Amino acid sequence: MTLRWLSTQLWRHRVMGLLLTLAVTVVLMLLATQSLQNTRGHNVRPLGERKQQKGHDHKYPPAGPGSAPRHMVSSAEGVKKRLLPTAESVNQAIKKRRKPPPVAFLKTHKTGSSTVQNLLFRLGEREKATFAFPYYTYQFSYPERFRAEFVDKLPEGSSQFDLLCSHMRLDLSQLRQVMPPNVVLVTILREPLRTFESVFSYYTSSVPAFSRAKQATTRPGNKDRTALSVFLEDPESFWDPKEPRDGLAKNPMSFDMGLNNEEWNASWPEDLSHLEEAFNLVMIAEHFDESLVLLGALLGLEPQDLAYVRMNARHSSDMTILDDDARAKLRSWNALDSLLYDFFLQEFWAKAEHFGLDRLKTGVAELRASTEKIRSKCVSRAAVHPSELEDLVRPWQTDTATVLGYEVKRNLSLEDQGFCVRLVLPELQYHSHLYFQQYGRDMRAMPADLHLA
Ligand SMILES: Nc1ncnc2c1ncn2[C@@H]1O[C@H](COP(=O)(O)OS(=O)(=O)O)[C@@H](OP(=O)(O)O)[C@H]1O
Repeated sequence: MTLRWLSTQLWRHRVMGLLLTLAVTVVLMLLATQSLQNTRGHNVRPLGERKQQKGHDHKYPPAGPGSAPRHMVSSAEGVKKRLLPTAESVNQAIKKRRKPPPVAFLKTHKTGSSTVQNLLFRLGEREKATFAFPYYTYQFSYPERFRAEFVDKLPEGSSQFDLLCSHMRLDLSQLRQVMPPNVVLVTILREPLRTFESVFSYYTSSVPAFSRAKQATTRPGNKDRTALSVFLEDPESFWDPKEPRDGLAKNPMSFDMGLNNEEWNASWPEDLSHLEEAFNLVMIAEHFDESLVLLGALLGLEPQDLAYVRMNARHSSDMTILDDDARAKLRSWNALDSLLYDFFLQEFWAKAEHFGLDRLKTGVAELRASTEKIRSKCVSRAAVHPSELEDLVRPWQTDTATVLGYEVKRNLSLEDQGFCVRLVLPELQYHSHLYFQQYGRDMRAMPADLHLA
């Protein structure tokens, strides 16, 4: 009897002990999870505080598209004051929605693509997407044609890439090797003359054909002429089809889309129709809001997810007003881009009609209303000269173009500040922040021997 009583007591103690251990373990696990989440949040160090790698100054193609901005290399005093809370905390209040499908956004040059990228960055951060980032720097070894090996490794714990939106020259089959089969493929095109004028202005010093034209302005007889007008007088004499960095100097959008940008050939229409089949949506900069509504429908987004500010806009003093002569020359030099644009413009309206023009109109009105609300909450000053901006929100500048930015309101809650800073965060800063968040280290420098000659 005593023995049985004893064994019952022992058994009871053992069960109690086990239950106690279980309870303690659960409490410890909960505490650990919470602490990990907090650490993750605080890991989002202000960009300027991150230790820069040695030789950071030289890791990007000299003043080429996507080069490191000087302000990111220098220590950023103002940045230290501006912590970025996690997107998670920013969006706590927003109820869980359907997870968007994986997206690959072909980031074409000077088409409004940074505005779209910023929106995708915010969406991806909120959804804890795994980003397909370039192995080196901010772009996939541009202007080389994209290869799967240009992508950094899949981070531990991720089973697939969810979002890719860094500059590249497209190769569809290589891209398909990287992204899941149900990827939504999107890009943006802009009216070709405006695109080329913007490309020329921005990259005058880094695209060799343009630099040669700039040098030629010092020749007698060219004194009062702009580099663009000198270039357009005889573009063939400045352009070298064998020079990869001259890719942007003729039909830049065709180049980015992986098409032959030198001249029309028999396979061009076929290549174009492959693109048409592959892309779920080709956005049009001139119909930006309509494009966003169609994008939102594809990804299952709400109007407030589509709010944006126009990124990378140049100061008006850097824009060249094109006379009829310049327009004719530009159109002829960029004839393939005109074909490309006209084709996808038509496609765009076909898609819009399929979506329903009234529905599109309503969507645009909702998008504009929510954008207006968000802009007035976040932005104290728009079109701000870079000299007046903190490092964190100053867009990358070139020596030939002044790119304007935004000042964020000061008296915001920490949560709103995190949201608003992200809304205006330029490409390179946001890229750098997300890369650090995903891999726990800074982006790699481009080794000197991989620089294009
Ligand atoms: N929403 C919207 N609608 C129309 N146009 C827009 C929009 N957002 C940006 N932009 C204009 O696009 C130009 C910058 O393009 P990108 O961001 O693609 O440039 S980059 O290649 O990433 O450097 C730049 O053009 P320019 O000012 O002519 O240089 C921006 O003003």
